Order: sequence, then structure tokens, then C-alpha cells
Amino acid sequence: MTKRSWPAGVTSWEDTVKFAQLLFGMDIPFENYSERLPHATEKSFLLFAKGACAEGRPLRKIQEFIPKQMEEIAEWEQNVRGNSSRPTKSQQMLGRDKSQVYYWSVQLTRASCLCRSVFGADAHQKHVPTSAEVWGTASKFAKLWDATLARNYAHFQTPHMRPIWLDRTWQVLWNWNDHKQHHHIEPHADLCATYNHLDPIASLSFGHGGVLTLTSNIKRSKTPVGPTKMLYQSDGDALLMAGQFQSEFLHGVPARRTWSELRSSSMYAGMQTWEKTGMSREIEMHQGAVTDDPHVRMNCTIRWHSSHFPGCPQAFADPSVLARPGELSTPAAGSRQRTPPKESSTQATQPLLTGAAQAPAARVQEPPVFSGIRRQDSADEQPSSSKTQRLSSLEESHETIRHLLACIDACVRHSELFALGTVDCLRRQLLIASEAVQRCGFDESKADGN
Ligand SMILES: O=C(O)CCC(=O)C(=O)O
Ligand SMILES: [Fe+2]
Repeated sequence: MTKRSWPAGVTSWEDTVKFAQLLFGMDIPFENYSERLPHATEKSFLLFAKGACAEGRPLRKIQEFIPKQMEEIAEWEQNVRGNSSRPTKSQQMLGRDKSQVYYWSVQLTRASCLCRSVFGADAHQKHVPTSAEVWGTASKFAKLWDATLARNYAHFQTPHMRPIWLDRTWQVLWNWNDHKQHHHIEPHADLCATYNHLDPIASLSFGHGGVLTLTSNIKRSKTPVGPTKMLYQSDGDALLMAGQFQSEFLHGVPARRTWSELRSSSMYAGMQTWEKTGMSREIEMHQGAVTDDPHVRMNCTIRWHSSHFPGCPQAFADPSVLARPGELSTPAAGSRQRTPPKESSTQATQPLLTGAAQAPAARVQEPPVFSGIRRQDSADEQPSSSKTQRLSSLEESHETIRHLLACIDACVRHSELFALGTVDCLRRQLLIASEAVQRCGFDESKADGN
């Protein structure tokens, strides 16, 4: 039997169901898609919730938010940054030659988190603030998300077991795919140094149908393997990938023009009738598409920052979960990144959207890496009779303040909006640190008998 971790993590099927109820409500039907995984496992969980975000459901609104947020960013590019030549570029997921657009995407975080996961094709988006409070549309999403989870949780019978995701920093990726432009994502795992495998990743689908391929990420031979399972999602459907899913499997979003080929593969046989019907309808639409109207499918993935990059106010708020610079270039503990299989020569020349952690270059090079305000209750923070130790604690506090000031400078250098969103939080942290220094100095003078 798998270990349960609720309400602090998801490591069993029962936990996965609870998580689904927290996000989508108690009344949502769900299916255990374990049979749909490329190999049998007790460590990974795939839950499918048909219609969890369909018309009439609270999270339906996300469908409207995605294009609105994209417009808002384009307007900001134009009006605030004066980028009138390519105001939409910072939402494009670009190939290496920077000309092919794989799909469109924006990344947002719960305020006041400023972390941005960089996945490769979005490396040119780093200047766009992620914190939801900076944007009108994202702020509306934040309100909706918090209210929906709180309302769903009110129906749980366990008030003493508050799920950590009510308080944890979420990160959303909003993707916009036009089937007619052959948008797609290569097989990859959603990995980042700030993610933790105890936090499931939810994927919500809107608009036209989408196919998700699944590939086993357990290397049995030198020959790369391709996807062995696929599933179909229609408008309003939701999926949860939980447990060790991101280490054990790769997922990919094939372009609609490849679906008729996929229909002749053995993977097709494992699909349910409604999936086959939906897929066939989209194939027909693709073949019959004549007008210039886009055939849009939107996707929202919801992930969680269980730690934060240096410079993020959330890292100051809880230094115990700070992602240290050394971790930035390696995947988070429990997650393993592999090169996705190259199935054809075409794919080999395309960018690998692995989701692997890449530190935002500017931040890694920046000197102000906040080493954290030490917790009062930590063992090495106990009162000591040694004057040397007391002095070093005072010095550390001074060091902390120096780092905080440097962080503020870095924020200001980074961009005006970035600074606006964080300065208040940084100021508060600075005050806490300065009070700590005062206390330290006061304790020291008492100990010296002054
Ligand atoms: O579009 C989808 O269904 C999945 C999107 C995805 O895998 C991603 O954004 O990482
Ligand atoms: Fe993904």
C-alpha cells in the first residue's frame, strides 16, 4: 500500500482524489487513469476529471482569462516598455532560430512570488513580471482560485487538516495553441528546482480538443522510446499528474496535423469511445479547415513553488525553503531530468521543452543572494555564553541587511514593475531584520553587564 501524505503532500491515490476535490469540488466525477500510464507503477497517479472546468463550473472563467492576460501583456510591452515592433514576442514559445512559434504561453505566480521557471523556449520572457498582483486579469484569477479552493475545502469534514495548497504559492502556465498553426509541445517533464513531487500538477483544457501522449521515462535500453499511450481531453476536462509522475513519465502535446497518423498507432486502441470520436472530429476539422479563423485549444497547468529563487520575497518570508543557488541548475530532489526521446530527425532540431530548471541568468549572476534570516528556534540560534558567537550572530544580521539592500537594488535594476511589486515586502523584511539586529545588540550589551 502506498503511503498517504495528506494534507501536506500527495503520494497515494486517496491523496490524489482529495486534491481533485479541493480543486474541482466534491461533486466532480473522476477516473483513475492508472491503466493509461505507459508502465505500471505504485508511485505515480493520473486522475482524469471530465468536465471539471466545463460551463457552469467556477474554474471555467480561466478560459476567458487566458487571452485577456495575453492582451494585457502585449499592451504593457507597447505602452510601458515602448516595444511597438513585437509586443507579443514575450508570449511566444520560440524555436532556437527564434522564427518558429511552437505555441503561446504566459507564466504567473501567487503574489508576492516573483519566481519564473525558465524552460528554454521562453528564455526571452524573463523581463515579464510573474506576480499576479501586477496584472488586472491575473489578479482576478488569483481571487477566483483562492475563493474556489476555500469554498471546496469548506465541504471537507476535516477542519483540523488544512491542506497546504490553500497557503502554498501556486504557479500557472497559460498556453494558447492554434491547431491550424500546428502548435505543439515535445515530450517533456514539468520540472523546476522550486517544484516538489509532493505537489501534483493540474492540467485544464479549454476550447478545441487536445491529445496528450505519454512516454515511459525509465530507460531500459539505449534506444530512445517514443510515446506508448495517449489520451484525449475535450473542452472543460481536467487531469492531475501526481506522485512521481514527472520523474517516471514524459508528456507531450502533438500537433493536430499528426493526429491521423496517431490514430493508426497501437496507442489509439487504448482510448475510450468518446475520446476516439472527439479525436476523429478534430482530424476532420483539420482536414476541412479553410478559413483563417484559428482553431484554438487553451491549456492551464497549475504547479506549486515549494521553494523560491534567491531574490524572491517569498524566500525571505520562509528562508527554510529557499532554493539555494547551487540547486538552480539541477532539478529538485526527487525529480530526474532526462533528454526526451528523439523520434524523428525533425524533432532533433526542435527545442526540447523539458521543463528542466534553468536559473534566470540575471538573478544567478546577481550578488545579492539572501542567505536567510535565521529562525529564533534553530539549534545554532540558542543563547550562547561565548562572546565570539554573539558577535558573529550580530555580524550575520548586518550581513542579512546588506543582502536585503542589495536585493532591492537588484529589483530596481531588473525592471520598474518588478520593483513596484516587491519593494513593500522587502521593506517589511528589512524592518524585521533591523529589529533583529537591535535585539542582538541589546542582548550583547546586557551580557557584557553594560
Ligand atoms: O497542453 C497540455 O495539455 C499540456 C501542457 C504542458 O504540458 C505544459 O505546459 O507543460
Ligand atoms: Fe508539461
